[in-house]
Amino acid sequence: MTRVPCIALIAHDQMKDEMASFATRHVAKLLQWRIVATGTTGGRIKDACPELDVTRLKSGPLGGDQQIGALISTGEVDMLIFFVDPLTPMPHDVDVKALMRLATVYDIPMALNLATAEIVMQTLTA
Ligand SMILES: O=C(CO)COP(=O)(O)O
Repeated sequence: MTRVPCIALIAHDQMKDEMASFATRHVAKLLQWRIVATGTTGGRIKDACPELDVTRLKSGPLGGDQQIGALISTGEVDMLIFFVDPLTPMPHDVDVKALMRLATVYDIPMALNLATAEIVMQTLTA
């Protein structure tokens, strides 16, 4: 049985509308993926696209970024799209940095803004 690839979707609060419309625009391609998301982001994606299979982890400030980092380290997450808010201080900034570090260590595609995420989606054939 072939493994369904897994994409992690995360958005900081100011970027959640952008993530919801991104998911809506790309729903046909995202249907081919298993999706993991931090808690609140996952809820927004599910509201926008109920047909998507979204596993919601903890909210970012409560450990969700760390959970996704762990899934990257065990090879369960293949790609990360994370709409970061560069203008707001975050109490869990160290978790965010640790997640980006692990995505770099394990060399998975990582898009941190909309422009890059759109290019990444264009490369997906399904
Ligand atoms: O804070 C986050 C990522 O660092 C996102 O968490 P939520 O999706 O729970 O808001």
